[in-house]
Amino acid sequence: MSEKEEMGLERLYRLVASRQGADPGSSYTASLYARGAAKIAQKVGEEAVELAIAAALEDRDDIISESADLLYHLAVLWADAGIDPTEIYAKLAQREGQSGLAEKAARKSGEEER
Ligand SMILES: N=c1c2ncn([C@@H]3O[C@H](COP(=O)(O)OP(=O)(O)OP(=O)(O)O)[C@@H](O)[C@H]3O)c2ncn1[C@@H]1O[C@H](COP(=O)(O)O)[C@@H](O)[C@H]1O
Repeated sequence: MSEKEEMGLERLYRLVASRQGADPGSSYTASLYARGAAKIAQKVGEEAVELAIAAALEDRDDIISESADLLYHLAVLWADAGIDPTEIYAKLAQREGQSGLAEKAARKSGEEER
């Protein structure tokens, strides 16, 4: 891939999904699938915490690096769970136009009614 080409989330997802069934000895991604859903979930949690620490420390380079790690492991988690990114995009599109504050207020009033 040339430096000018983009490595977007969609492309990353296709790449990691293509590693399903690959040899765990020759692909780190395949080794994650082989270790199972709980291990993949653990990695996502670890990377999220590392990103949160980088953000709290306001370390710009680390924020970028940890974000890349998190997106990679998130893409692996989606592929392992049989979820296509278009399903996430559909969820985001569904939420488009609704303010987060309005959604929170609707959720809270629903909780109070229960
Ligand atoms: N984007 C990534 C990517 N980001 C991070 N990593 C790996 O994720 C691992 C995370 O680091 P850690 O220190 O947490 O890993 P670790 O110490 O080995 O810990 P454990 O896995 O044992 O828990 C490192 O080994 C990184 O190399 C990635 N591995 C692969 N990719 C992409 O996936 C593609 C396919 O990779 P392979 O499956 O290895 O061919 C690559 O070409 C990349 O585009």
